[in-house]
Amino acid sequence: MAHTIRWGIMATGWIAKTFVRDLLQDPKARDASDIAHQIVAVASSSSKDKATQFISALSIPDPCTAYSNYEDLVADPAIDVIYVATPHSHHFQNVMLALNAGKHVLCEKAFTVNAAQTKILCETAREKGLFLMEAVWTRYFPLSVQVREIIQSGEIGEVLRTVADTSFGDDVEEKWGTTHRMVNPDLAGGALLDLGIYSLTWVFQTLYHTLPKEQRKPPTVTSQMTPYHLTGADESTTIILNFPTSTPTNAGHPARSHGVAMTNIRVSGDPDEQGTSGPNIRIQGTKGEIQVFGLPFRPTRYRVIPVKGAGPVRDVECPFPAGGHGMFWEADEVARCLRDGKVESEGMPWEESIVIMEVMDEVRRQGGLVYPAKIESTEYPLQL
Ligand SMILES: NC(=O)C1=CN([C@@H]2O[C@H](COP(=O)(O)OP(=O)(O)OC[C@H]3O[C@@H](n4cnc5c(N)ncnc54)[C@H](OP(=O)(O)O)[C@@H]3O)[C@@H](O)[C@H]2O)C=CC1
Ligand SMILES: O=C1OC[C@@H](O)[C@H](O)[C@H]1O
Repeated sequence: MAHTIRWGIMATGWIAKTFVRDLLQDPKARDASDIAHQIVAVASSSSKDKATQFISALSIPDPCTAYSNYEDLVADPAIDVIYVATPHSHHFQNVMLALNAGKHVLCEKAFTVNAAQTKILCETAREKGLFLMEAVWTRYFPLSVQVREIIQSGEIGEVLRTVADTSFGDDVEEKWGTTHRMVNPDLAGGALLDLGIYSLTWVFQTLYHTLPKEQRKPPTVTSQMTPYHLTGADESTTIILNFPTSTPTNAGHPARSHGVAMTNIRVSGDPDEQGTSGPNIRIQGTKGEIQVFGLPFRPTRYRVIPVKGAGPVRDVECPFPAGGHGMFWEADEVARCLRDGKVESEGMPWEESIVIMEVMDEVRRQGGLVYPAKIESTEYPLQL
C-alpha cells in the first residue's frame, strides 16, 4: 500500500508550476510504488484568483483548495507538508510561518539569505519535531546517487578535486533587467544564491557528503565576485574551497581536496548547448575521473574515465522518466522521510545546508555583497 502525502503549495510562480507538474506524474513511471502524492491546497499571496487559475491550468484533481494568503494555507488541517516556492528573501519568514503552524516543510534553494536564518529554521524544526529540507532536487537524481556511489566504491580513488560551473550566457540587461528575482537584491538575487549553489552542491556532494560523517569538515574559502552594474547583485562568482581531509596521500603529508565552484549569468558553460565545450563538472580522483554533462542542476549523462590501462571509459545516459523535469525524486524522498518519521533527509542534512550557507555568507563578505537589512534579519515575524 502506497504511503500518500498531502501537499500545500505556497506561491504560484515558475518553479511551483514545474514542481506540481512533476507531483502529478504517476510514480510508477519512475518505478516508485511505495509512495504517492496529493496536492490538496495552493496559495497565492497576490489573489485567490491566481491560486484558482493555477489549480485549473495544471488540472490538479479535486479536492484542492485555493487560498488568497499563506496564513490560511498553513492553517489547513488537510495538509501534511508545505512546499515553499517564493524568492530567497522570503524563505525564512515563510518557513517559520509553516513550522509554527505545525507543518512539515520542503523549501526551495537557496534555503535562506544567510546561515543564521537557516540555523533558526533547523532549530525550530528540531524543537517541534517537524520535517524540514532544502529543496536541492539535483541530489536526489539517480545520476547523483550513482556518482556518489562510484566515489564511495573507491573506483576513481581518492577524490582530490571537483570543478563545477553553473553558468548561463544571458544578455543580462535584456533578459533580467533590474527587478527580476535573478538580479534584484531586495529578493536576495544574484548568481551565487540562485545558480552558484548548484556548483557548490557538486563540490559538496563529491568532496564532503561522500566522506564518513566524522571526517566532514567545513572548507576554507577564497572567492571573487563581479557585481551586476545595474543592481549590485553578483553576476559572476568564482570560489575556491579547501577541504581538510584526514587521509594522508603521501606519508606525513595530510591530503587536501579542492573544489572550484563557478557561476556566471553573462558567459555560458555550454555556449552551443551541445556539450562541445566539455563537461560542466569534473570530479578528479587518484584513479580516474567522473565527468558530468548538462546543466549542473539537471544533468543528463556522466562519463567515468579510469586512469590509463585501468579499464574502458564508461558513458551512462540518465533519462528523465515520462518527460518529467526531475523534481519528483526529491518529493519522493520527502514522502519516505515522513512515512519513516524522520525530521531531516540523509541526502541534504541540516548540518550540510548550514555549512553551505556559511560558505555563501563568507563569499558575500569577501565580495562585498550585502542585502537589505530586512531580508538578512532573523527576527520573526517581520513584514517584508
Ligand atoms: N529547483 C529549481 O530548479 C528551481 C528553483 N527555483 C527557486 O524557487 C524559488 C522561486 O523561484 P521562481 O519560481 O523562479 O520565481 P517566480 O518569480 O516565478 O515566483 C515566485 C513566487 O513567489 C511569490 N512571491 C511572494 N512574495 C513575492 C515577492 N515579494 N516578489 C516576488 N514573488 C513573490 C509569488 O507567488 P504568489 O503571488 O502566488 O504568492 C511568485 O509567483 C527561488 O527560491 C528559486 O531559487 C527557481 C527556479 C528553478
Ligand atoms: O534553481 C534554478 O535552476 C534552474 C534555473 O533556471 C533557475 O534560475 C534556478 O533558480
